[in-house]
Formats: sequence, C-alpha cells, structure tokens
Amino acid sequence: MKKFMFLSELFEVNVNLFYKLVTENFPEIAPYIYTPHVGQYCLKLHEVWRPKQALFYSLEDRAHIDEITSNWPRPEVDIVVVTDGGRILGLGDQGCNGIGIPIGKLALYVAGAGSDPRKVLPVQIDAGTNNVALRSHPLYMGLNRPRLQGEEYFQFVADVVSSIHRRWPKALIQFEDFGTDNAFELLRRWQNQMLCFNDDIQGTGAVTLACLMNAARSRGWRDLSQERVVIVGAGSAGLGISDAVCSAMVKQCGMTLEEARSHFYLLDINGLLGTGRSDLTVDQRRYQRTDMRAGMNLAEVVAAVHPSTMIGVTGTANLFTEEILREVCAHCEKPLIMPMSNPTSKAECTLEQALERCHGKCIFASGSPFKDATKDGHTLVGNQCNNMYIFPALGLAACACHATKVTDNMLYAAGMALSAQVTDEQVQRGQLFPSLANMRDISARIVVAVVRQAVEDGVAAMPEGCTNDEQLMQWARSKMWVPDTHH
Ligand SMILES: O=C([O-])CC(=O)C(=O)O
Ligand SMILES: [Mg+2]
Repeated sequence: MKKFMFLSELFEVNVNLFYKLVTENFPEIAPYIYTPHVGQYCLKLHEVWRPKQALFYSLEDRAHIDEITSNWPRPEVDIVVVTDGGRILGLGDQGCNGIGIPIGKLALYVAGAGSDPRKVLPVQIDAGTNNVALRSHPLYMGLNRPRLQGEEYFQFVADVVSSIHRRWPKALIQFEDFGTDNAFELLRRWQNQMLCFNDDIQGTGAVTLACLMNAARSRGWRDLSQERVVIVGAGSAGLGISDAVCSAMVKQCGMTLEEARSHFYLLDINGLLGTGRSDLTVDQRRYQRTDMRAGMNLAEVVAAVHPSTMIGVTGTANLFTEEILREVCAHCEKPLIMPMSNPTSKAECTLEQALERCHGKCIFASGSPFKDATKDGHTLVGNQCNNMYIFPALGLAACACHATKVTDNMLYAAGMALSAQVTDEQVQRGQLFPSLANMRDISARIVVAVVRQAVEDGVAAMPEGCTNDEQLMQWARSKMWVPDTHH
C-alpha cells in the first residue's frame, strides 16, 4: 500500500518522472500501479482518498451530464476507460471505489504502449452500489443507494457515453469491470455505434487465445483441435475467452462454430451449464451442453471430461483443490492450469499449489503475477495471462489509425501477434508470453497487426507512406509518447 501511495503521489506531481520510472522498470512496478495491488487500493480507497484526475458521473447529477463532461480541462482525449464499479476484478461490487481500475489501466496504456498521458480519461459512473457495508461507510463518497437496474440504468449509461462521444468523437471507449449482464448488453448496444470494446470480455479473450496457442505449441500440437477446456465461472471473462478461442478454432481448424463450442465445458455457481438449465442468460446459452446433465460439480465434470485446460474465472480462491488437479493430471500429459481470477488473493490456486499438486507436470498461467518456482527438480514458469498485454497496443493502434470501430478480427489479430512473439525455445520451457521488460516492443508488433486488420476490415485507412511491416513498425514507434525528464 505504501508503494502504491508513493507512486500515485508521484503521478500527481510529476507525470514525466512517474512514467520514466514505470517504463524503465515495468515488470517491477506494474504490479504496484495495476493488478494485483490496485485491488487492495480499491478496497480501501474511501479511507485513503486523495483528489484524482477523473470524471465522476453521479445519478444525482443526471440533468447535468454535459456540464460534467465539459469540466474535463484538457481539450483532447484519445482513450477513455469507464467503469460503474459493478465487478471490480474478482472483488465484486466496489461502487465508486472502482475508479482505481480505470486509473491503473490508463497508466498501462501510457507506460505499455505510449498513449499520450494528457489524452487519457478515467471515468466512474455512480449508479449506486449493492455493497451495503461500503455504501453506508461514513467516508464512502458515492451514492448510498442500491444499484439502478434495467432500462433506466442503460439510459443513464447511454447519456454518459453519448456525452463523452459528442465531445471527443474519435476517442476509444473501454468498458471495464461492469457486472457480466450489463457488460454484454452494453457491448451489444455500443460496439457498432462508436470506437469501443469491453476489456474483460474481449481483451481477456484475446490474451487467453495467445496463451492457448502457445500452450499448444509447447505440447507439440499443430492447432487447438485437441483442446478440451473446462472453465469455471461463466461471466464476462469465461464467456469472452470461450468466444475468442472458438472463433480461432473455426478460423484455424476448419471446424464449424458448433463443433468448436463442443470443446468447452462451462460451470457457474450452480454447476455445469448442461441440459435443463433454465436460468441461463443469452450469452451463457451459447455454451449450454445438450449432452451432459445440468449442475454437475467441478469434480464430476473433470472426471467425465478429462480436460487439457482448466480455467478459473470465479473470484474464488482455492477452487483448484489437490483432488481436482490430481484428477486432471491423471488423464492429461501436460495440462494447462489457469487460475485467472484477480487479485492474487482470489486466484483459484497459487503457482506453488499447482506445482505441488501436479508434480511439476502442468503448464501454468494466471491473471495476477506469480514468480517461477522449483520443487523436486521441476520448475514451473509463472506466466501472467492478463489483458494488459493486449489493451495498451489495441488502444494506440485504434487511435493512431483513426479506426471507426474495434472489430472482433482486430482482437484476434492482437492475440495472434502476441503469441507469435514467443520463440519455440521459450515455449518448450513453458514460457507462454514474451517478457514484460520489452512491453513497448511487444506493443509495437501488436499495433502493426491490429492496424493491418483494421484496414482489411474497412474500418481504417493504411497510414500514409506505409507499405510494409517495417514501415508500419516505425510508424507505430513514432506514435508512442516518451517521458521527457529534461525540463
Ligand atoms: O485488471 C486486470 O488485471 C484484469 C481484468 O481486467 C480483471 O481482472 O478484471
Ligand atoms: Mg477488468
């Protein structure tokens, strides 16, 4: 917390110095301005509050939304990250304390891909919170009322988003950490209206696709067709991952969408999404199995399916027990174990637990960072499968080429460009992602792929003077803001 607070004060007084420090020490500092420690900060934010450069739209000020938008002092905005605090990481509803997340994400846009720090805007929508302990705390600064719901809620969000879009029509809007149902509905309503995406659905989907691609390489598979994926948690991340990987299977393995979906087994709090579940949302119904009983628990599903990949997106620590992981390992040569919930305290298992429970035979990737560990001569590499590998580059690319939309293909291209940056030697050792120390190089390559795809999809024009990847790469580099500490 002290390191987090120190960095956030430095940010307020000297942006150049802050970003110089972060860009030059990215792997060490990212966890203090972003996941996992930003989670702790959000939980405590009402007690340690300091003025923030962010816009807050309260339901009580519904009649003054454009005035609030015009309060932002800087004329240009490229990237907006907006939350309503509905589901902050794996920590549930944190109301207005959620603003820590847009601030942290935007710091990574700048540090990781070189968006201009003067042109990023964190936004908190306050439509109430269902976190009763928080909202009745005397220092909580948001509204002390339950969350607004239904059409009235979507209207309020629409008023805010439209107001921002009117003032900055070219800005990219990233929806972050909304509750699952709202997240999917907002994406459906807005993705064809303006330049926007949902990071938890699409960013997480793209980074996990990269992870599975490289896990396949490390297993000597030609493609993803042998995957049997069990996903615990059927919210925005679980469904976003399923959608991204399924569409890759369709593109790469000659499968129909239906065939691809049959490789997925999703569970939620009521067990398997199987036959006879009538409580599913439209998005969950895509993954409802007609060949398996509803409500089977995780142990039963694992025993029946023999998964090659186990993904946890539940926000529940310790779900991948010794019994479960042993059973996975009994039937799979090299299982991929992915406790994706953030922050670290919510991961479905730790790296040490996976190492011990799988006797060193698994590959490991998690949402929050874990250090490599060795036991009985087996080393397990701590891959961080976090959307931070994707969104900074996606944002820079979309803004720099003036894209009018973020297409699904652009996210696919980002995921594939990320996976391609790991060598065969690295994947053999179980390393699935490139080193965070080279974040801006990683981003530059992703930018090239995303811009190419945007042009192909007809949502952007090729930057002038660029005909090959080398020129595009230079162009991408030239668009990156660099901290200047000389004056
Ligand atoms: O913020 C992160 O580290 C990844 C993410 O989007 C989430 O957990 O909601
Ligand atoms: Mg998120």
